[in-house]
Amino acid sequence: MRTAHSVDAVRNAERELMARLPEGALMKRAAAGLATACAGLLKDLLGRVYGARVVLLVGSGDNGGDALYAGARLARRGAGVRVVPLAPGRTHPGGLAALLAAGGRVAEDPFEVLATADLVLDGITGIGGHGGLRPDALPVVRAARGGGAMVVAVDLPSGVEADSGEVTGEAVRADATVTFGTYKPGLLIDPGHERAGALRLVDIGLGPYLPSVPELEALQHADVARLLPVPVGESDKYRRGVVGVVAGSARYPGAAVLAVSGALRGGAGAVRYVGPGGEAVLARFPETLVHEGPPSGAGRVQAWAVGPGLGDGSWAAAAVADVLAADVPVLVDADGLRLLAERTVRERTAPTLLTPHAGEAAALLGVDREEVEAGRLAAVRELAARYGATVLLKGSTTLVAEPASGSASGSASGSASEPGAAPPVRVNPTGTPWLATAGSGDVLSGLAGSLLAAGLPARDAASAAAYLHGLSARLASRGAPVAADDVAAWLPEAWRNVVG
Ligand SMILES: NC(=O)C1=CN([C@@H]2O[C@H](COP(=O)(O)OP(=O)(O)OC[C@H]3O[C@@H](n4cnc5c(N)ncnc54)[C@H](OP(=O)(O)O)[C@@H]3O)[C@@H](O)[C@H]2O)[C@@H](O)CC1
Ligand SMILES: Nc1ncnc2c1ncn2[C@@H]1O[C@H](COP(=O)(O)OP(=O)(O)O)[C@@H](O)[C@H]1O
Ligand SMILES: [K+]
Repeated sequence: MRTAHSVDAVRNAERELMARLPEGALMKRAAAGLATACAGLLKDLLGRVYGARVVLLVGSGDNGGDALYAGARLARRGAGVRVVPLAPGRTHPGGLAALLAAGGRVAEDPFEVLATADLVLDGITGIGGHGGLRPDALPVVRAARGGGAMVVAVDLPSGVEADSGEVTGEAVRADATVTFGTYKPGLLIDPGHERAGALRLVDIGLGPYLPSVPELEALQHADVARLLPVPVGESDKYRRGVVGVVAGSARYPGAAVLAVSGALRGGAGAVRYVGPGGEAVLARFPETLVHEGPPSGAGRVQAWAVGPGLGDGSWAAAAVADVLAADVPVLVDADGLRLLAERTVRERTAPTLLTPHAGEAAALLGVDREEVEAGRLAAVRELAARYGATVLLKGSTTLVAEPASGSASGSASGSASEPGAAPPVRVNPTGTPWLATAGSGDVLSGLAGSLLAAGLPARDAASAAAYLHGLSARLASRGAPVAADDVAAWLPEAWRNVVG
């Protein structure tokens, strides 16, 4: 599992560790790891470090210090290193002295050296930077990209807010980021994540001093494999879980088919469908148990997924209310989210999982969509807290947040957090922008509903579903467009890939 910690946590850990080390030791550790990573990249690029042209963009803080000490190491290995100080007079003095002593020089003409550089190190700002790139940095940052050099961000691409991934104005777009001690949330959440390129973590010994509960966690194959349900000898379809899907309408029967297609591949033993799309569902999936009355009359169901393509007619509103009255886990998506009352969700005793995209999240929070997209972490946390529900926020970065324990009964999901505190938000590492295709969210709802019915806690069902869904899209796509139906069809392959 990858974890990310907040700037405050990093600074506290740094303080404790520094008290036990000689002055400057931590920065030198960071710089040594950075130089090793850069040397590896130069060898891949040119076959050598000797003679490589390296340019350092250096701001006024310790981020620039890291770049300078790493530059000194590369200069000692024969690289031609030039520094572009963006805050002349405030450049890290020890780092600059080390670089000059190793044979590096201050660039006379930044644009000339950037035009021919092989590698540019972005040491403008790290965890201390705020408010995006300043105007004086913009021309050199643009020249760095324009010159065709590989751009490596030190700790964090400058211009990205470390705690949230927000970008105000412009930020460095890196090919790779070498980060120290722990990942920062801004490296894992868009738009910051997208600026960071390939991520590399350098261990500087902060681990024992970081809080055991991180801000964010990103599951990997082994973590997801442990969560997925496996039928045992004594299983029958009821023990494996029955998921109820309430989706589709006369206008959107396809949503019903897609939600059921996800549900059939999520590990539940049976899928019940309730709604006006029964005929379309049966034509495609004869194994579905179709019911025409209200959901509460459909028979045994261990979890519901309600909302995709439902429309907002009176049947839809009544079906959502009926499902929310059931004492089993309920996933609410799409149109279902427009028919929700905050109080109804808060008062539920069984878990509730809401799965909005940014537009739906914005409507639930009463803010603009842009605000949610710029600050996904704050938005998903706010929604979870307000509704007392688990929330999966879809989009370029999918996040899953749980409310603080005690704020929603029934939705706790075995976390290592302190009593009362919300567990770490989960960030989904799989997926592809090709997933932004009509109906793919319907597949996700059915899939996550199925995992809920199979007995996973809401947070685990949501994060395992997002993981499989994103992986399935990648496997189905391999660089080409995919349809929602392809995503569903590749789910068994994604499942095998995870558990295999
Ligand atoms: N903590 C650790 O464990 C370790 C930390 N290490 C390293 O230290 C880094 C943190 O260093 P830091 O605290 O000096 O802050 P940093 O990111 O260099 O930037 C702050 C400076 O930039 C300025 N500034 C602010 N905003 C700006 C903007 N938009 N555009 C331009 N300038 C802006 C601001 O000054 P201002 O101009 O606002 O007065 C201030 O001087 C960290 O990321 C890692 O690389 C490692 O060496 C070892 C372990
Ligand atoms: N830019 C993107 N990058 C990666 N995944 C995306 C992107 N945009 C959307 N997605 C994913 O695609 C799916 C779209 O779901 P949704 O918005 O509900 O669409 P629909 O209602 O058409 O099914 C979600 O899983 C979402 O996370
Ligand atoms: K940086």
